[in-house]
Amino acid sequence: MTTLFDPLVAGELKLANRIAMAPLTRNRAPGAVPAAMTATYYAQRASAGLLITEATAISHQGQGYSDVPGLYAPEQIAGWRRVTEAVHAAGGTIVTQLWHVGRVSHSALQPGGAAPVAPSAITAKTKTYLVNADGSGSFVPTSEPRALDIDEIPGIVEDYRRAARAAIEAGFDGVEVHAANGYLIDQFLRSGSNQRTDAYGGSIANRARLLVEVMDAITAEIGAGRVGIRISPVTPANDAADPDPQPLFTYVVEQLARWPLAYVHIIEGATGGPRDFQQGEAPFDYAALRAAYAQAGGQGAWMVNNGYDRELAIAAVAAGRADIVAFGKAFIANPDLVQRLRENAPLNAWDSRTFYGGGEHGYLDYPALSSA
Ligand SMILES: C=C(C(=O)O)c1ccccc1
Repeated sequence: MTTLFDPLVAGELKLANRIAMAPLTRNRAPGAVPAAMTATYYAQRASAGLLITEATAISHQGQGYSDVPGLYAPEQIAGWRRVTEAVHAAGGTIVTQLWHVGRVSHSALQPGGAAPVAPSAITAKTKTYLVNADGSGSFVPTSEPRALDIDEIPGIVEDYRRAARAAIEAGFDGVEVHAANGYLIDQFLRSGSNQRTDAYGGSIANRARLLVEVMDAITAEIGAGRVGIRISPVTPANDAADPDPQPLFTYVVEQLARWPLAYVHIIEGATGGPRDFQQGEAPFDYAALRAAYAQAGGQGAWMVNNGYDRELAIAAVAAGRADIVAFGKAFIANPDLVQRLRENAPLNAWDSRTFYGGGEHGYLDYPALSSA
């Protein structure tokens, strides 16, 4: 019987175990450049089967929060190379999450103070994080976006391709496409944020068009075996909404089966919230989603996330419901989470006050078992 602690080859990615570190925004990248301490942060956690970095902007336009990193300038590639070298020296495997926030942004963060872009000019009922002139951070309402002109979309697809190439140049083992949590690709998927009447709106196929074009470009650029994708069928995060997610995401995974991807990463329920959260009339059927992916020829590993503890994770892999389980907040507080799960050792509690922004406290100073 397969266990959570068994190795796995997912596409071109070699995982020492089936425990992933979920992408976690930490707002510690001034000027959108990974800080030197970030190399230590990820290297401390390199015993994970797979490290997925915090969400990383593919362009200036794709930035939505203060002090989040990018992957579209030479100094950013150099900053990330420090991270990948440290993680590989510690024996880890690491991919970066490629992110365009779409409407979840603020004009203060946009090139020339412009409006954020989105499929439609519908303001998200959500907030973003800005660092003020005095260095203090605060969550503020997102700005009203402008609808993308159809002629702008190829340029955004090119930004994804270019960022994927930059990820390989920076030494990453691969990339995860961020198609979850109400950001740009998810905004196109969901009818609550996409009311376009052109080839990128209306039908499910049209709303998934950007996702397909991005996956086509990135897999062609770096090879499908180095590409994962994250989706969140029912999350309400960042005002994401669609009244009928089952057929929508069934279509999405059927399209994802076109490429021999490394993995498909599913947020079950509301991100950081209840696992049984639903949108629409019926509970979402995750087993049916995975069956549809397999039925369509999908070969990627199936990664699950949201609210998993040791018992749930061990059971999910043993029962064949998941190939990999991603842990978020537990990895913030436990750099040696894999050892703790393996030994059923107590876990450090996390301090949410240091999740976003700040320095080494709450970032590098959580104790490992060996130092306790
Ligand atoms: C990238 C994020 C996501 O996927 O939800 C994020 C951004 C800001 C704070 C928390 C999480």
